[in-house]
Amino acid sequence: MKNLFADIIIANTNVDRPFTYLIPINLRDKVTRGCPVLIEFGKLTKKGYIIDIKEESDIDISKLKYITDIEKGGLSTDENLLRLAIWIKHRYGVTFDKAIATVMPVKSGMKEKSNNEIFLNGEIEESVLDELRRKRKTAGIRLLEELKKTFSLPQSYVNKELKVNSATIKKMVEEGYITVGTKKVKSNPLLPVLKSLGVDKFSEIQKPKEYILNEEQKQVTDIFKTDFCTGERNTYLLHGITGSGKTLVFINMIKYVISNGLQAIVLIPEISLTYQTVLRMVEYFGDRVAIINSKLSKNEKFYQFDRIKKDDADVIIGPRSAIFAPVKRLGLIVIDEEHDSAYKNESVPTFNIRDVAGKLAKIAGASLILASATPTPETYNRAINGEIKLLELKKRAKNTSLPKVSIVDMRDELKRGNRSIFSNKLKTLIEDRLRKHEQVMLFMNRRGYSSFVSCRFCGEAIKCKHCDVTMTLHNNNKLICHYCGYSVDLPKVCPSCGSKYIANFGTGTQKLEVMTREVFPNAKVLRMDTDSVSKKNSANDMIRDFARGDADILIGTQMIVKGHDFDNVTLVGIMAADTSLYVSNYNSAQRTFELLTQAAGRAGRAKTGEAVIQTYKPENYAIAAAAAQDYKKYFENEMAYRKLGGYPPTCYMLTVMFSSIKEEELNKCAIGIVGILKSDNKFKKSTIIGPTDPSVVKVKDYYRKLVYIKNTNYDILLDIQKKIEEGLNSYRNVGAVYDFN
Ligand SMILES: Nc1ncnc2c1ncn2[C@@H]1O[C@H](COP(=O)(O)OP(=O)(O)OP(=O)(O)O)[C@@H](O)[C@H]1O
Ligand SMILES: [Zn+2]
Repeated sequence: MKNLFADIIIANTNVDRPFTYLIPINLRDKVTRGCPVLIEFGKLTKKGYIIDIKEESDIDISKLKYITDIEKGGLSTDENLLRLAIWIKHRYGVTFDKAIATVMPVKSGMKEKSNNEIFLNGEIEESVLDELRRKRKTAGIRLLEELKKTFSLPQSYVNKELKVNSATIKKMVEEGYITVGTKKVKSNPLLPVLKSLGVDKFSEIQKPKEYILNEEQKQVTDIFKTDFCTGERNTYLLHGITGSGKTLVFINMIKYVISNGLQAIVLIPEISLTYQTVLRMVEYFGDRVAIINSKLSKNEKFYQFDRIKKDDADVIIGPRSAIFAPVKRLGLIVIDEEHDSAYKNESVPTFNIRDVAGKLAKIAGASLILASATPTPETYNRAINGEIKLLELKKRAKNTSLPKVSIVDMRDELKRGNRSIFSNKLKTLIEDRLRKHEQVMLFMNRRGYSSFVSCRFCGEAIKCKHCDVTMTLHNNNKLICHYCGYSVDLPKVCPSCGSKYIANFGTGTQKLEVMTREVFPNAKVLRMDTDSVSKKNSANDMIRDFARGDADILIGTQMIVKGHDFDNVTLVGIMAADTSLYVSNYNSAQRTFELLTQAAGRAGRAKTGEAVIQTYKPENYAIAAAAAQDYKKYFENEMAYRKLGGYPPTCYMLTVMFSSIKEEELNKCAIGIVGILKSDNKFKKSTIIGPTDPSVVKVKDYYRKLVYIKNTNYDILLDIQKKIEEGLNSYRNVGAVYDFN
């Protein structure tokens, strides 16, 4: 019999390359690519992953060892994902283990606890429920009421979500209400997920309106289809103004891909904030949708992944990590709201999912669609250069035009004696909308009550004990650190000098809410920010309530600007447009343009609308371009700024954040390592900036230093990362986090 060889990547080592092993006869039928195996490596037994199986090898057979065994209970990685992991390892300079863990967000061993299902034993009369109510059997009632709607429910769901314990279930079985069985009658697999989005029954999901694509929409869809049917797989930027119907366009593209026997992954920034998009997917694709939701329990997540593995879904929708779903016939990846910062993975490896998705599309032979009204300059630049295909939608879908946007210079308001948070213009317009029973959204990019509290006597602001930032006042009279969550009661006297003249400055969403209620006492006001939506489902509850017209004014942080489609909103007020400009990051103008354009874009989607931008910096290019709703103008300015400063996309940039509890050692280390880099001839052509202080020096008791390294050659940055890692060996108390842009 001929020999069979396997190329294996060894986990838990620093060796990058694969090693060849012989496959023993007893394992021949069992091993596959991506399969975890045990091998002898040096004198140790190690775990590895098979990345290739072949019939020939150039290596002398006498030097090769046999694979010891297949690792029991290990989860094998899909071949595409394995290749993606290898790429992630190299691209972001992480260990292979880390890369594998990244592409396998659902671990083994989380099998659904026996697939027990609870069934209702026939109709439940109201009188039975009344009887239970009299006996105060609340858990039992909860269960029966749910079962009345769906007939059967997974036991895991009943235990976890309905909080009905096994003792109660046992009793109810004995009393003849329910039966526990296996999942013979399949309950709808999406129900638990939909419930978390506030939809109780599958029948509540409406059939989609059969829209006819308008001319523009048809044109771009046709370009995609033609490419796809001729076997061309591309990356596309779907750049459409707010409200141009991008969702409908990519739904049609997905339909086409499915009709070709393939599957699609749709990434959205955050499920609870984009539940309208999720529901639209379910409207169109029914139970062939799998939803990955970060709020799902591990079992529910495993269940969704299992469905995908069993080929029970054509469309997979979810946040970032849904890209790693075990899809077998991937034809299309869509990244909706491509610009959203939620696509950045902030922990190691710190990638943007856009880049990872781009690689996966190549590996799997799929197309990639990046959709946005405000694409990142990086992506738009690639479209301009012809690297990716540009598909444009320039008109709003419902025959309205973009909202009229006006800028109010708040310095002028002050000069005219208006000290209110509302400019005269905005106030008049809000009154007008309230009269007409139309809805208003007020966007403010800061939560809490006041941005900081300081002493009028000594001038000191109250700072967090653990972080080098001022604490934010919340309306429960607590000071909260937005970096670490540390909170204290508002002191009565200044902690620095003891004077009692402490006062709060600046405005957050909570104060805005109070003031809005004062100025418009008859309006129904709703506030949406991380403080008000901490409850499990309240974000989508609020969005739904507002869409139904339950409130006149919706106040909120960036949460309220994400792609929402409210027909009755005809006015958007942007309260302190400049807040995001003061963040010291080369992205701050981009972020500002994005937020303002997206916020303004919520107005007038179905009837004529208007937006007012209140600012102290009307001349800033991001603010001016957002007011003019002129992406190209913004892009030109942004690129000029990036070229001037030497920022991406004109080069690659590695940001290294050193951190340590010990300030002195941190300084010594950062200076020392920068010295090593600067004296190395190999890195001569790199721009090295720092070490400098980040805008917040201390977070959670850790001091931090930043070093920026720029180069037009990405590989050099990887070499530099290796060099830094070597250098760090001499400093026991310092760690580093790398961010490649
Ligand atoms: N061809 C069409 N005919 C009628 N209505 C349409 C059509 N296409 C889209 N719509 C409707 O237009 C509205 C806006 O669409 P959608 O939310 O997809 O816009 P968008 O491009 O994603 O905007 P944003 O970037 O602001 O999120 C939706 O209510 C949608 O149902
Ligand atoms: Zn803090």
